[in-house]
Amino acid sequence: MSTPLLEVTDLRTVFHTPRGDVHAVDGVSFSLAPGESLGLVGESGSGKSVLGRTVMGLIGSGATTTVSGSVLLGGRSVHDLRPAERRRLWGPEVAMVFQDPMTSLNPVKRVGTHLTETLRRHLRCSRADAVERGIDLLRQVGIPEPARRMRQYPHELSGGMRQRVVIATALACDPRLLIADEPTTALDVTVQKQILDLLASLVAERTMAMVLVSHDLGAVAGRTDRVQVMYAGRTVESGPTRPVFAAPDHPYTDALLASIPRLGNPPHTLLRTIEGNPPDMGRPPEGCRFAPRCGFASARCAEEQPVAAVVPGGREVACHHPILEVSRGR
Ligand SMILES: Nc1ncnc2c1ncn2[C@@H]1O[C@H](COP(=O)(O)OP(=O)(O)OP(=O)(O)O)[C@@H](O)[C@H]1O
Repeated sequence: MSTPLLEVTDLRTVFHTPRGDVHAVDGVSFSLAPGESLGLVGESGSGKSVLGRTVMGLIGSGATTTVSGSVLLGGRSVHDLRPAERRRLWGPEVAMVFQDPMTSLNPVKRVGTHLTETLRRHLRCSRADAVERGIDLLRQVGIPEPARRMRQYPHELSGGMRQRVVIATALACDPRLLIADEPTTALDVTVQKQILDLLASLVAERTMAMVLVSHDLGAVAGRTDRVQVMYAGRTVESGPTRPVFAAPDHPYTDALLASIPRLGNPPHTLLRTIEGNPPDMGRPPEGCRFAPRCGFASARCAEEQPVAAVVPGGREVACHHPILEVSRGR
């Protein structure tokens, strides 16, 4: 295996709120090689976005937040850098695409200005060079008539086109890592697939690594090499995407997959739902956090926190009663 581009070890992000501490990310580890893509999935509130932002260095320790553990990007500890040094990572080393393109684009700046400002700031190139590169970037993300689009304002573009502009801006400095946080949630279904396919093809073309954060397992399936399933701030299962989705080992992954509607199912097939709600992150249960909602839970699950164990196939599962091959009868 090549040297990791990103190494996250025992990362914890705690928000100190008037209601008490919220352990949004609670001991998460993973690594990513250059050109590798990781899907980060889980229900709303499981800590995916906070993890992405902490990895990026957008969330750090301060008066209201404590970050511990380590994030090494290209061998450098993101949280030990001075703020100015950390800002220099944003663009050439790591870039982020957020959920809603309108929050990333300035409505009073033309599309071209977003691109050329970023290019000139980081690459110190001439204005003419920046315009030429900007047009090329728009072409790479599939925007027709890129020279004309450069002169338009964000409101003149459709939602899908705006997200393509955001992606082009994120790619402007040729980052080694792209963190895409629910990049298609604000878009309609037909455009979602196009944007997700675009991201997957850009990763393949550029040997750029990608963390794709999504609550939608379908978004991650077929477009990422590995998947990490999060529940209440912790990783419950991780491994190569295809085998994990084909035969999950953690009851939570299994339940998430069973709750996806599938076109091939016979008519009137009932969808499984996961009873109950994720825990209050200010007061999570002791032991396994999924235990109160898990059909396999025993007394041990309520008392003892399961540690991640390596299971065959390069997978890790944190469960006292994993659905391993033997019990599944495969
Ligand atoms: N600034 C903050 N202060 C306090 N708590 C926060 C803050 N930001 C996030 N949280 C809490 O951290 C937990 C994880 O939030 P996060 O946004 O990472 O979830 P998520 O898995 O990305 O969900 P979603 O898909 O809804 O964004 C939640 O309980 C959330 O309320």
